[in-house]
Amino acid sequence: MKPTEITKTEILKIYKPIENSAHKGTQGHSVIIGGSYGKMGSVCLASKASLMSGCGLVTGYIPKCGYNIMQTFLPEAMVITDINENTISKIRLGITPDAIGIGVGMGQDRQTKRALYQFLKNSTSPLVIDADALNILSLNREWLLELPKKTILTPHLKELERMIGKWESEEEKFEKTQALSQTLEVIIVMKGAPTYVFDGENVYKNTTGNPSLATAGSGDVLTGIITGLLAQSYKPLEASILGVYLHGLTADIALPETGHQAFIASTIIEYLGKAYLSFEREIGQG
Ligand SMILES: NC(=O)C1=CN([C@@H]2O[C@H](COP(=O)(O)OP(=O)(O)OC[C@H]3O[C@@H](n4cnc5c(N)ncnc54)[C@H](O)[C@@H]3O)[C@@H](O)[C@H]2O)[C@@H](O)CC1
Ligand SMILES: Nc1ncnc2c1ncn2[C@@H]1O[C@H](COP(=O)(O)OP(=O)(O)O)[C@@H](O)[C@H]1O
Ligand SMILES: [Mg+2]
Repeated sequence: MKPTEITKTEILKIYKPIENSAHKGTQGHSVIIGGSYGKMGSVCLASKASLMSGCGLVTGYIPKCGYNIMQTFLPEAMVITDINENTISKIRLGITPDAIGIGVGMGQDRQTKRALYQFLKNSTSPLVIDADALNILSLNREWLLELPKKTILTPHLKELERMIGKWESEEEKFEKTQALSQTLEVIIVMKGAPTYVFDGENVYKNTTGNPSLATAGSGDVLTGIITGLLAQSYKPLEASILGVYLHGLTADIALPETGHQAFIASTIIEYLGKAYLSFEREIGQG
């Protein structure tokens, strides 16, 4: 299983420049579901990243305690609150968005677990599953069977271990991850240095990124970017590949300007524009 490298040439085949006739309704609506008391930052970061990936509309679904926080941090986003104060207890969206990212900062409360199960049974939108949603699925492995085909899972290595168990070698880690993506017919974004994308058939290795990304919320931002791309009608594999490439590219562009240490998750979002502009320059040079 030799990974295919995710290079700029491949990315430019996937990337779709914005059309002149675009309006917010054509640019996709993404929903980020997550957050809990003390972890609202994760949903704020993911939602802002989704907007700045180019998504036309973004809604956060969060517990009540996050309402003022999110509306203040990100006035461009809409907010729907759960009936519960500090954690999510029932997911009632009342809308059908183009993509949903679920799990960041969500916690593993008993009610939240039940809400996730009901949500997975009923949801029809393309999905990105991260963080606590992955951890809950690892504790209830039969729920994995509820995942719609082509759902994107974005575990870091600890979350991956919770899903597939410990591995003895790199080879075993890759085999088990490949097997899971094949059995469930899902895409697995195995986050790390570097990040690999599994689609059940092939494995893709990201070529961007550096240790600046080893900072809190960096994965939450990736979830927002991939969900945003999915909502903009990139196919799940394309959204995953383009998402990890863009995410890493922000760090590569920023590094000479910010240094490693002062680069934080918000910096990824800040540099998304420059990352996209680098694609436009390549296209311009034809
Ligand atoms: N500002 C916020 O609100 C933030 C909220 N967050 C949320 O906090 C919750 C907990 O997430 P965490 O990821 O911290 O907790 P986890 O317990 O899932 O992961 C932390 C553990 O995994 C290990 N780990 C992480 N990446 C690894 C790698 N590549 N290789 C080996 N070990 C690795 C760490 O060393 C640590 O032991 C999630 O819901 C997450 O979304 C975090 O994203 C941090 C920021
Ligand atoms: N040394 C590194 N080199 C490249 N990418 C890294 C490095 N460390 C972390 N990352 C990236 O940062 C992100 C971290 O995600 P995650 O652990 O979920 O963060 P959080 O949960 O805090 O948001 C992943 O996309 C991972 O690939
Ligand atoms: Mg994470």
